[in-house]
Amino acid sequence: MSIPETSVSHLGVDVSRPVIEAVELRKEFGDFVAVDDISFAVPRGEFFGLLGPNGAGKSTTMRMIGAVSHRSGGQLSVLDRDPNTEGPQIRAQLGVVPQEDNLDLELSVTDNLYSYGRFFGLSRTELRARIPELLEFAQLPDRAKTRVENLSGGMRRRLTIARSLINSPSLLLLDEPTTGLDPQARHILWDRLYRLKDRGTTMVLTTHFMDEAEQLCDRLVVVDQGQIMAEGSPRELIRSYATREVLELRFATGKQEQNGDLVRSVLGERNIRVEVLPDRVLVYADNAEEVSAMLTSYNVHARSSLIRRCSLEDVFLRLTGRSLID
Ligand SMILES: Nc1ncnc2c1ncn2[C@@H]1O[C@H](COP(=O)(O)OP(=O)(O)OP(=O)(O)O)[C@@H](O)[C@H]1O
Repeated sequence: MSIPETSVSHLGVDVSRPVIEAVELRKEFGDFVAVDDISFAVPRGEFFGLLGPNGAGKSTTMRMIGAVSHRSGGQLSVLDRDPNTEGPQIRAQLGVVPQEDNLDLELSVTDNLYSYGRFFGLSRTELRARIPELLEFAQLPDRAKTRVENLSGGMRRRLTIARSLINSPSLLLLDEPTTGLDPQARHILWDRLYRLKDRGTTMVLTTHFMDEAEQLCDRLVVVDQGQIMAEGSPRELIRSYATREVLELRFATGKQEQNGDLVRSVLGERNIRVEVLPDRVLVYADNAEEVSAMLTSYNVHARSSLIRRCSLEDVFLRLTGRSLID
């Protein structure tokens, strides 16, 4: 006789249930619809992304998940609870990394962690054990006594993330965590997020950086104007909405449109997609080298050209006709 698989953990939590489930989730501000009936589910342990340009409705969705803003319509379940009626219970189990750091600048690194922990009801003894771990995680042990106002932007972000972990949250919400950081600080932060992922932390990230979404997210939704345009893993999305490669051609300033038409006339019959942007022309093909040679044989010469692998930026362009960062 086989033993039936159980989905109930030793804590009595049904681990097969999604951590977040949104069905036709909606948010209106007066007549304006910021989130327009979106549906998605986030299983336990997933790193889930909301990718979209400014104003797409990402933060508004996060605020509803974080139980700080009531939905106007649809259904939303977070950690098996309803954020509209069980906000305090949900917030007690959440870690939140807001878009803007809201650390206490005048307090030291340790005191920021300490006061936040006390706010969550942790005892002094618990905090004495927990804070060194969090300092280690944030790579800030040697800054423990430094006032936050003297930390760099990257250090502050790492502290904000460490602080969000003080209550050992079941779900971590990260709203544009790397905006404003330099590339090196971003990579350090990504490394910290990979570590959390390895530990099985369920995370939701909003970002308008496609490379960030591509690097970090197991699965994501592309959002634009309050709606979901596509859903899948970064690889699935690229496979569905883009080609393997893209040929980027830069013509003389102000001549992209004219040359784009020329490129289209050469490639039109071959069912090859051509996008004309203000500063370059993009040609989508599985073998970009071959297309490049063909254009040369038709006397189409760009000032510069490069071949690169398709990214989520190309997916977004295909879905909306616009660049992700306008
Ligand atoms: N409290 C509010 N009152 C009125 N309109 C709002 C409010 N909050 C957000 N909006 C509008 O809702 C839309 C979605 O905003 P939201 O902040 O969710 O976008 P976002 O995708 O997070 O963009 P960003 O990357 O700029 O944060 C925007 O047009 C914004 O102006």
